[in-house]
Amino acid sequence: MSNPIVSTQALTKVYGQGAAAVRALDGVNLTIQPGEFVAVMGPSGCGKSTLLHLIGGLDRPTSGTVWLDGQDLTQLNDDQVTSIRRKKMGFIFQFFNLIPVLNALENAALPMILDGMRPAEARKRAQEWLERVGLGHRLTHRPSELSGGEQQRVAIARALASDPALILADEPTGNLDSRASEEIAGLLRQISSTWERTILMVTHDARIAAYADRIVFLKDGKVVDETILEHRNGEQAEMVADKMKEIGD
Ligand SMILES: Nc1ncnc2c1ncn2[C@@H]1O[C@H](COP(=O)(O)OP(=O)(O)OP(=O)(O)O)[C@@H](O)[C@H]1O
Repeated sequence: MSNPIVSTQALTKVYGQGAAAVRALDGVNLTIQPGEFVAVMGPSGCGKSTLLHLIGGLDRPTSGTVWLDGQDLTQLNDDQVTSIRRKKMGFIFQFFNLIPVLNALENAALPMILDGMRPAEARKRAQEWLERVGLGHRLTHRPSELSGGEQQRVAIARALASDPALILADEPTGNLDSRASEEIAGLLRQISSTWERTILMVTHDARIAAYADRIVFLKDGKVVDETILEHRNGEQAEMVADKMKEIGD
């Protein structure tokens, strides 16, 4: 087996101190192989966002380690972590985070330009990914001229265009209606299957998690269950929802 893209060991995060301390993550071991699409599910407050933030280098653990593409993030200083985040990770958020005055192409190209890439090269890569996500006919539209699902596709193209080792998606369908949500989940499935990108997605929606290769269930900061899906096209949503009920929300 090849080297994992992500590997956490005994990852623990405690917020606050003394009587007010909250153990948001409690000894999480998680390994993600190249090309895997992993969903993290669990009840509100179980530590999903905390896990994503620690793996994404947006916050630091209280103890334990995070390896990202062969590097231990916990051994690096803040500038080094920022540099790894820029070069190796692509983020997709619930609220798209697009810049209103820029069009789709400019939005998707911007992070690469800010990172020092020649604008012509950045635009070329951005356009290629916008075409792959089905927005080749919307390159010059601004966010306000796009539907929610289309805006999220721009954000996905922006996350992928720099060719990161890992895509981190935090409730990527949380602000979309159910049809657009399934389309975005199907697109992430395609990005994993066709273009072999590695995706870690947090969601509370069983229908969306059912597009992943594997679902990791968190409760009270611990991994309590794991499911490998046979059908990765949403068909097993009911089974995933039943499992969530068993775990309790
Ligand atoms: N900055 C913080 N300071 C103190 N406590 C925090 C902080 N961030 C999160 N927590 C607590 O840590 C626990 C885990 O929070 P986290 O946001 O990771 O959960 P979650 O599973 O993503 O929840 P949700 O599904 O509601 O977004 C919760 O009890 C939360 O209140």
